[in-house]
Amino acid sequence: MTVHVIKHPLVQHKLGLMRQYGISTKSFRELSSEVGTLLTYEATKSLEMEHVTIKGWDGSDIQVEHIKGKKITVVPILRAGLGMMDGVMKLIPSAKVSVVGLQRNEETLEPVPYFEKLVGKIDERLSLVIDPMLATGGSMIATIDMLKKAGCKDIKVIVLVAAPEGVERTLEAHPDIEIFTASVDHHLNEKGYIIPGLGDAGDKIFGTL
Ligand SMILES: O=P(O)(O)OC[C@H]1O[C@H](OP(=O)(O)OP(=O)(O)O)[C@H](O)[C@@H]1O
Ligand SMILES: O=c1cc[nH]c(=O)[nH]1
Ligand SMILES: [Mg+2]
Repeated sequence: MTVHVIKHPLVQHKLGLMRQYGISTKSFRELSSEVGTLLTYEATKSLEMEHVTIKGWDGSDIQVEHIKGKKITVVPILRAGLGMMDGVMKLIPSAKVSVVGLQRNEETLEPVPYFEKLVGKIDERLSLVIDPMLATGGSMIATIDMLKKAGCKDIKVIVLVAAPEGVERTLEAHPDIEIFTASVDHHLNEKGYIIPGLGDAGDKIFGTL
């Protein structure tokens, strides 16, 4: 449906720190998690609310607002998506987790699926797919295909950085989803890396550089 670029100063400042040459694994991990939290705050803005009556501090009935029973599953794409998990789960600690594993073939840039463990009754849940990078869009499209095949109808995507090519391809394949990101960068290079981008996010998070 649409792409939301979150221009909040905290998001942009932290993203700028992540782009620094030679950043440590520790800093990159911490910032992935922190920006994950801030993007989750934005991605959950449209959750439906309802009024409920509770007993207030003095025993009288008062009305408060609650999120209207929408269940959520967080969907990290292995490996790099795990780097955002902590930060995302901080805001929605009772969310169930559906894990998918995809590894991009470095020659063809095609995603190769190797793991899928989705929660039951996923048709009743909002899926929040998390991955630091949306490059060609291949991994994200394959993940959304998996979720839809399992019956999921409500899907939002949270990525730290996206390439314009990947955003266009993902929204063309799945026009009903929403993408939340800190930046749509300039372009993909000939090796499928986002420019200016973050480099290889998985390697930076796991220290496998
Ligand atoms: O949009 P695409 O062109 O599909 O590329 C993006 C994917 O590539 C990276 O993962 P990678 O395959 O390197 O696996 P990793 O997380 O295990 O490092 C990244 O975390 C995305 O999942
Ligand atoms: O720029 C990119 C593209 C794909 N995967 C990454 O980790 N970085
Ligand atoms: Mg990688």
